[in-house]
Amino acid sequence: MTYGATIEDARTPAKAKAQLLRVSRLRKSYATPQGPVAVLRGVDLTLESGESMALMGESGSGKSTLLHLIGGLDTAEAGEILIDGADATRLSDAGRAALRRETLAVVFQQFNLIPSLTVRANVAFQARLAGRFDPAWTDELIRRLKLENLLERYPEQLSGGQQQRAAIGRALAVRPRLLLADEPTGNLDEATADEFMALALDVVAATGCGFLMVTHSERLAAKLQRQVRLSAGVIDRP
Ligand SMILES: Nc1ncnc2c1ncn2[C@@H]1O[C@H](COP(=O)(O)OP(=O)(O)OP(=O)(O)O)[C@@H](O)[C@H]1O
Repeated sequence: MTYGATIEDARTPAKAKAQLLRVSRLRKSYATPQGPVAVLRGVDLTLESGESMALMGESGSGKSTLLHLIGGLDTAEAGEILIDGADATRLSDAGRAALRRETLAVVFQQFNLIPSLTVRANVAFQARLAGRFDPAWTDELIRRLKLENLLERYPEQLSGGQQQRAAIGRALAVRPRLLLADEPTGNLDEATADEFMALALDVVAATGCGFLMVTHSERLAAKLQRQVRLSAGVIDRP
């Protein structure tokens, strides 16, 4: 696929599904004053290319912890995270950084926009770093996320919802192999949340990426192909 195409041009015939993500027996505890608390107690999860999945579960059940581990932002005590067949838990720091740059895009609850860059530069930032900046695609994202009139502003000049839209644009501009999102619509009104979901699912269909999204919303979860629930440190079997 060329990255010089808009999303409609980029739609490719359905490819055979390939396993993009396999999480096996993943364990993670946190130290607390009362001793270690096991949050993930042997999580198993698979996601194929072109597949979308909602990760649900009660507050404190470990959803963000799992996403952080998959995204290479924290390390597990035991278990495997295979991304495109490579074990992310055994990569060097440099290998993990390359994986984050070239394969993954992450939308977190905290937007992590770069304060010294305008919205325009923030949206393009990760795509430029990965050598995948595509002006036509970026323009389409800017239009669909209604960022046109905010492009020259800095993050501190934006509302929470506007920052969230810019962070979503930055993640999608990369056209990642694996899109991870932790409550990405938490600061958005219902119409904008729906627009994000439609956009993310368009990206999944057009590029065959995998999409794993943490949400508390049954309504949004129902828009994704699969729904799984984290409970007592493991994924409930559907
Ligand atoms: N750095 C940390 N140190 C100690 N405990 C932590 C740390 N981070 C998370 N926890 C604990 O681990 C558990 C899981 O947290 P996590 O943020 O993964 O849950 P969550 O399912 O994403 O919750 P929510 O839906 O409220 O965002 C919680 O009990 C939390 O208090």
